[in-house]
Amino acid sequence: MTRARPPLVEARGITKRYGPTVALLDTDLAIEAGASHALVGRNGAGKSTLVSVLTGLTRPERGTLRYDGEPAPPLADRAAWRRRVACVYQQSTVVGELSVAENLFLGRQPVTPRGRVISRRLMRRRARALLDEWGVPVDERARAGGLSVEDTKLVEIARALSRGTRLIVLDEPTAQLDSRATGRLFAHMRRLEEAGVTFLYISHHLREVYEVCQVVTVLRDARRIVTAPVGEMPPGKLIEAMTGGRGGPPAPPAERPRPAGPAPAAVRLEHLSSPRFHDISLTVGAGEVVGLAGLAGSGSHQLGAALAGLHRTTGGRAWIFGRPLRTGSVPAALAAGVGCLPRDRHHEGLVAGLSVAENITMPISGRLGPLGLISPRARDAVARRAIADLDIGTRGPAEPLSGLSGGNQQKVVLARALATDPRVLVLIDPTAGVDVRAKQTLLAAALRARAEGRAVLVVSDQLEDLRVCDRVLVMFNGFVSAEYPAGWRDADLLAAVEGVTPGHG
Ligand SMILES: Nc1ncnc2c1ncn2[C@@H]1O[C@H](COP(=O)(O)OP(=O)(O)OP(=O)(O)O)[C@@H](O)[C@H]1O
Repeated sequence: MTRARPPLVEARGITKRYGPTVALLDTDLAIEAGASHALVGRNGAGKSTLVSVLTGLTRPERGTLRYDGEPAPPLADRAAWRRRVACVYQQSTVVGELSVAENLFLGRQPVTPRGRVISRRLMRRRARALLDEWGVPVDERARAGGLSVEDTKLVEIARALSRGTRLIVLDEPTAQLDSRATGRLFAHMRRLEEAGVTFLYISHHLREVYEVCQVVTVLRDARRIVTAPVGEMPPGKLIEAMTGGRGGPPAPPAERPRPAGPAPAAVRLEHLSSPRFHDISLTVGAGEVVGLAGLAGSGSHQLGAALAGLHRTTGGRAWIFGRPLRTGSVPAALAAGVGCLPRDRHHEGLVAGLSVAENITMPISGRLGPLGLISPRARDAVARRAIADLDIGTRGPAEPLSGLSGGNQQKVVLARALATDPRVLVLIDPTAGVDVRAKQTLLAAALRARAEGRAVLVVSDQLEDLRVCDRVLVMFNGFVSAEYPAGWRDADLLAAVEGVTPGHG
C-alpha cells in the first residue's frame, strides 16, 4: 500500500555529539502533516539539538533527513530550509525598531515584475494581506518593538508561512506568556492548524501538550523513548517516559509547618509605587513564602523586580529586616540581602565561556578567599553543593556554561542567587523553562529557604508554584486586589487573577 503523502519531515538515525557529550543518539522523528507533534523531555534531553538539526543549523554526524519525501537541502542554502521549516524561538527575532510590515519582508523587499523594489505603501498592503490571510490581528504599521510577546510570535509565524513552509517549530512559546495570552495563542494555533499548518511543539508544561498536540515524542538522555498519540500517553506515563521512572514520581513539596507566632517582617513595603504598580503596602515575614500572582499587565513582575533593584520606583518606601532599602539599585538590594531569580534569565549576565563554578560564585568571589583571591577548592565546593541541590545537568563545576542545555543554565542563575546567602529571595516565574523534576527541586529550594528563616516571594501565575506559598497576594491592574491563605481553591484564585473578584467584577 502506498501512503497518501510522505511525512512533512522524517529524521532517521540522527546522532550528534558535542565533544564528549552525546546530545542525540540514533534518534528518529517523523511529523505527519495535520498532526501537531509535541517534543518533550527533561532539561538536556536533546530537544534543542534535534530542532537545530531539523532546521538545518546543525549537521548531524550520522542520520538522514527528508522533507516531503525529498532529501534535505545543503546547509548553506538557507532559503531552501526556510521553505521547509521555521522555528519560533523564545527570544524573538523581530527587529523592534522596524514596523511589522518591514519585519515581514526583511531582507526580501517585494519587487515589481521589472525588478524594482516596491514602494512602502505596496509593501504595507502586501503585509496586510498576509496578516489577514493567516488571521493575525496586528497593525502592519505598528512598531514591532511595541507588540506583546504573543503578537510578536504570530508575526514571526506569518513571516515563516509567507516563505512557503507549513511546518513551524514552537520552542516553549508560553514561557513568557500569562494564562490569558496563552489561551489566545492556542486559539490562533488551532485556526492555523485548520488552515493547514503543522506544529512541532516544545514545552515543559505537559498540560499544554494535551491541549494543542495530537502526537507526542519523548526524548531521554539523547534517545527517543516513545512516539504515540497523546491519548495513549496519560501524564503519569509521560512523566515516567521522561524520567525513566528514576526516583519514582516527583516528590510532593514538604509539609508546611505552622508558624508558632508572628514572624519579624523581612520585607515591609509602604505605599510603594512605580509606573507599573500603585500604592503597594505589604509585609513578608521571615520564614514565610508569599506568592504574588497576576497577569502580564498586573505589575506583579515589576514589584518583584523592584525589590531586587531591577525596576525603578517612583514613590513609597521599602524596608528589609527593618533597614530602609534604596530601591532601583541592584548593589543596594544585594547589600540588603535580597537575592533574585529574574524573569529574563537570558540577559542575566551569565558568561558562556566561564565554567559552571565561576558563574555560580561570581557574586561571592570576594568572599571565597583572602584579598579577593578565589580558592578554586572553595569555589568548587560551593558549585558542587549547588549542582547536587538543584540537580543541575552538567559534567561538573569545571564545564563551560556553554555546554549546558537552556534549562540547566537557568538553574545556574538560581544557584547564583542562592550563593549570596540572601535573607530575602525573590523568584520571578521560577519554573519557566525547567523540566518537571527540576520544578520540584526549585520549589523545594524555596521551602528550604523558608525553613532557614529566609523570606521568599514567588512571583508566578502557575498554580503549582503558588501552592507552596503560605499565602498568595493577587495583583490586578497595578494594585493588590485580593489575598488568599494557603488552601485556596484553584477556581477562586484564577478568577481573582483574571480580575473577576467582587471588587473588580
Ligand atoms: N553547544 C553545545 N556545546 C556543548 N554541549 C552542548 C551544546 N549544546 C547542547 N549541549 C549538550 O547536549 C545535550 C542536549 O542539550 P539540548 O540543549 O539539546 O537539551 P534540551 O532537551 O533542549 O534541554 P532544555 O530543556 O534544558 O532546553 C546536553 O547535555 C547539553 O549540555
